[in-house]
Amino acid sequence: MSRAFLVVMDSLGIGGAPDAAAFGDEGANTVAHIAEACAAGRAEQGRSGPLRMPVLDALGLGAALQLASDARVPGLGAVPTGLWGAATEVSHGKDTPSGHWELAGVPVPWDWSYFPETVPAFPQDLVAEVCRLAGTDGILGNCHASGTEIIDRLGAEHMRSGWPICYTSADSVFQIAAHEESFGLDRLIALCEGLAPLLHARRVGRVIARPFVGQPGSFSRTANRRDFAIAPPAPTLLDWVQDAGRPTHAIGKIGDIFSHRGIGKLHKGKDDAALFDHLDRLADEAEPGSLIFANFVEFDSLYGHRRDVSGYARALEWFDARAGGFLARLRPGDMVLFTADHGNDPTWRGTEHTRERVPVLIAGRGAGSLGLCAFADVAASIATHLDIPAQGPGRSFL
Ligand SMILES: O=P(O)(O)O[C@H]1O[C@H](CO)[C@@H](O)[C@H]1O
Ligand SMILES: [Mn+2]
Ligand SMILES: [Mn+2]
Repeated sequence: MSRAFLVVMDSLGIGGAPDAAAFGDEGANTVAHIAEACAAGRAEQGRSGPLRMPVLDALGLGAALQLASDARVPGLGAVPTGLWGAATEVSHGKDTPSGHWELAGVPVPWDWSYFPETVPAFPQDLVAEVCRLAGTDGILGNCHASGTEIIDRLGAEHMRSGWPICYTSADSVFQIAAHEESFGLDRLIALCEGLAPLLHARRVGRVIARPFVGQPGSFSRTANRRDFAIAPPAPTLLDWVQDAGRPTHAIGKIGDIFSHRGIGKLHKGKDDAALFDHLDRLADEAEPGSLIFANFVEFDSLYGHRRDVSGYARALEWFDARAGGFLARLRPGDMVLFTADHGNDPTWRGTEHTRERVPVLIAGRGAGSLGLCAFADVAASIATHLDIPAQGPGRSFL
């Protein structure tokens, strides 16, 4: 029985979203701008020269980029040997859950709530509830911020006062940073879990625990981040597969993103390298007929939000090399689909995601162009490959 591997390279946009201007992102293009910076010698930290991604480019990355946004960049543009296309999102958010749910066949039918870019950003009753659950007399932050910047700025005060650092972003999120030792990791997780129902009822998509360690001047975030997300509004690809009696495997953040719905086995790891080890192992071990759904978050969290072009390019070249090893492990009948959930152009202003189209690159189903497609078509196509019923608006391109 066929197996399907759905691999999300978090934030690997290829520009060209028709509604980019509505997000202030007209012209943003994650892959094209990284490749251009590499070719111009502006991404030389820990790597050098034009962007090298021969494996994904052979599947159709350069071709998809050109289709999505008319961008031609040095180093990409081989004649594709895979099935390739560019997908457009219809959900109103450019966040991770919206992107993943829609790839899994369920566009988001509601508008998320966002917090205003004022200080304070949070309503008084929410602050009071945080204080009640945390047992503190106040909170720190109460604003929009970058997660690394705010712990540098407020971490010492947090350790002195014991007050949690609460912040948000352009996403529909309520994030709490706290020191793993002085505040306590379990206490932080319990606080976020306790707040989640109130925030979900207000259509805030996620409450996120952002634990950190270290001393003033050298704080660093740990891998113990936890996301408490609203459940998807309808059964997703993961549920369709399970309902058909088939196994599902989730690698990395997929469990949290889907609020643990439709997740058979969950495989987590301390970094993307550990997650890729799981992917390789599952190429060897996953059951016939199963779905393996992976998210590689570091493109986004370590390099996109941090506007680190060299780092993003390094991560892409590392991933591409590992993709070659992974593809060599597959069995006849396996299908692999590489895609992304939104953009995060590291050359763009600010520190947030960018509204972009994403590549759809498929190995194991022959060669050819599937043209411009919808995010939800990914789920419909995987259902076709697995020979199970699909739901929702997606149309299979197989
Ligand atoms: O700056 P940090 O804390 O990494 O925040 C980023 O991570 C959040 C969740 O993915 C997003 O809302 C984005 O702002
Ligand atoms: Mn994402
Ligand atoms: Mn992100």
